[in-house]
Amino acid sequence: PLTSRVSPAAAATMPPLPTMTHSSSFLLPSSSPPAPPTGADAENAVSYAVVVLNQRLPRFAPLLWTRARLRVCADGGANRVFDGMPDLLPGEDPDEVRVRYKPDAIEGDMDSVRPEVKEYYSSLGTQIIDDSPDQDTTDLNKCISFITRNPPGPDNSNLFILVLGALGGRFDHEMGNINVLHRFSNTRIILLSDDSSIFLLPKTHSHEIHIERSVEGPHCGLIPMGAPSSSSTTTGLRWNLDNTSMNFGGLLSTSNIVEEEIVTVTSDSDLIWTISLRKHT
Ligand SMILES: Nc1ncnc2c1ncn2[C@@H]1O[C@H](COP(=O)(O)OP(=O)(O)OP(=O)(O)O)[C@@H](O)[C@H]1O
Ligand SMILES: Cc1ncc(C[n+]2csc(CCO)c2C)c(N)n1
Repeated sequence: PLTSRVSPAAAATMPPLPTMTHSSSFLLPSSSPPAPPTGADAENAVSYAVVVLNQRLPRFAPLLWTRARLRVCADGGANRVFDGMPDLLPGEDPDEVRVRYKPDAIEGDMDSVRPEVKEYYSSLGTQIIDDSPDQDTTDLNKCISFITRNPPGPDNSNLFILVLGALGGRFDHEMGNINVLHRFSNTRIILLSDDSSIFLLPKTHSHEIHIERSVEGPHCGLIPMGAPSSSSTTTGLRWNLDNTSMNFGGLLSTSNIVEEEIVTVTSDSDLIWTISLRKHT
């Protein structure tokens, strides 16, 4: 039998963890966006920043770009916006598309952005931040630091950073991108590709994941990337965990399936949550 590190008597006296809620409503098409907040809710309204990496733009890039209040390209990500946005918006004049989808900043070590792309956006007012002396952190890491230092709203609360093109490429880059979730575990960051969404569930909270069935699921996974978990508990999945331990070399919850509209997760370790994205959105 699996044992918990906290005895039932001790657990009974511990305060409950605060709940963190998660939703992929930002992926809903513009014909069914979430209702705009009013009154006190408006002050707590979420705001989005988008980071574009140096990978093919996901099909929903124009939608998320339009919803974001801050748009940052990681180095060669600027080439992807310059080349890829006109391709995702056929029938529109490519030059008009480029002006409309102008990044607020290009950040990185500047070894991948083409000079003419850098000059094009610079002349339109894009901030260019050349961090080439730092060869120890990735361009994505630099972008997240930049955004947390320059949040689009009054502070970082209610800020969600959507990272486009984070998966499905070179494995070292993918691992570096996932490491950023752990390095900035107090920042709400969502890694996205055409196929998957990934975010961190910090052990400091219990988690309520609201499933947007029209855009995501049913396949999902819960993975203790940073450290083994000796106790994780879930509801709403086909194969739930019940005070179960997970580690590499032992059990990981891959190829799981979402069964309910809300999935709940608590764990004694930070876990990576991943869910499949539906193709027709
Ligand atoms: N194939 C890929 N898969 C996943 N993420 C990627 C991939 N290529 C780039 N990225 C992401 O985009 C960011 C910017 O990419 P860019 O190619 O400009 O970086 P780089 O540091 O020059 O990469 P390299 O290691 O090839 O020198 C990277 O920090 C990484 O987060
Ligand atoms: C142990 C160690 N491994 C790899 C790198 C290389 N590296 C990591 S991030 C980065 C910047 C990429 O834009 C580079 C070159 C390092 N510095 N230290």
